[in-house]
Amino acid sequence: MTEIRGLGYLRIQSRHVARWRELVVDGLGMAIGGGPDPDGLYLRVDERRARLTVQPGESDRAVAVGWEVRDEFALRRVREAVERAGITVDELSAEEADYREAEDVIAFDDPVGTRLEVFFGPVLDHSPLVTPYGGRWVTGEQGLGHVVLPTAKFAESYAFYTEVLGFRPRGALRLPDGVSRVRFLGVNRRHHSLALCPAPPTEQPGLIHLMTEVDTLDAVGQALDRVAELGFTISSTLGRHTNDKMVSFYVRAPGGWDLEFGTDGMLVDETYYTAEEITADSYWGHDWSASEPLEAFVPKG
Ligand SMILES: Cc1ccc(O)c(O)c1CC[C@@H]1C(=O)CC[C@]2(C)C(=O)CC[C@@H]12
Ligand SMILES: [Fe+2]
Repeated sequence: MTEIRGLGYLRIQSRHVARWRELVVDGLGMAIGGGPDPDGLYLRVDERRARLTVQPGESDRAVAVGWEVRDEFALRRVREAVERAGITVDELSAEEADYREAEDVIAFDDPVGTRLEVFFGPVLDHSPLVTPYGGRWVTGEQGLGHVVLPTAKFAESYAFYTEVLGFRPRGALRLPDGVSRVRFLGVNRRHHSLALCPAPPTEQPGLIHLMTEVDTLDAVGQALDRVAELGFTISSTLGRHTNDKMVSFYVRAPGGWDLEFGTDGMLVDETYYTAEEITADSYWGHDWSASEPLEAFVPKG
């Protein structure tokens, strides 16, 4: 049983904060939220102060993936499990937790050095959520969405997320080499909150994509029109995935990773679920042929 209830937040840094704002506010239609750094970009899609934070930095990379647990007791059990696995856990100070808009936060590195934060008690913003184009995100018990992380140590990463953090397998997709697999992992009724993708060792950006979900196909289509009009590269055309049934497109973000934007994702019922292997990523669409490879697949050096 996992203690983790969902993807809580993602914090990144970028050399191109202004362009990020065009992508996520003017393009995808997220609302500007609040936060401590006047130069930071805080994106709100629900009652949380900031689900996505973009802080200015010298390079483009993931700073932390935030995973939410129910309460302080669950947080303690996660800390003990991670420590038992021989991994150093940092207990963040009250100031550091305030900065993250949570009551208490612990932090540690996953096997490839991706910084994970586990928190409880997110601080809410009860002011009306006014998104620029009226988009409504699907979050709540399903969390913010999902992240796909690259890993050059697939077996270690998979063992860590499943056996230490308790993510549950939600199926796989074999890659063209016929041997390695993308593995999907869930913690709630969202089909996957995390996917692990075999990739060469790279330090940055440490992300393949972040998926967020809205409640209508029209909101997806209108966002697709707007990001194209704003000059962003559509990494993958609209399509419907075979596993989570999501209709989505992918847009290239500054820093060389993608934002997936979708709707109509299925809900998993754990009572009956079994992990399956899909043999196509999509029923239709999702043509990646017009885009450059992601930075995560370009070996460093
Ligand atoms: C197949 C699939 C199902 C559900 C998703 O949310 C989802 O993002 C995907 C696509 C993941 C996709 C993949 O599995 C093969 C390697 C791909 C094409 C990439 O290079 C980025 C997205 C990756
Ligand atoms: Fe995805």
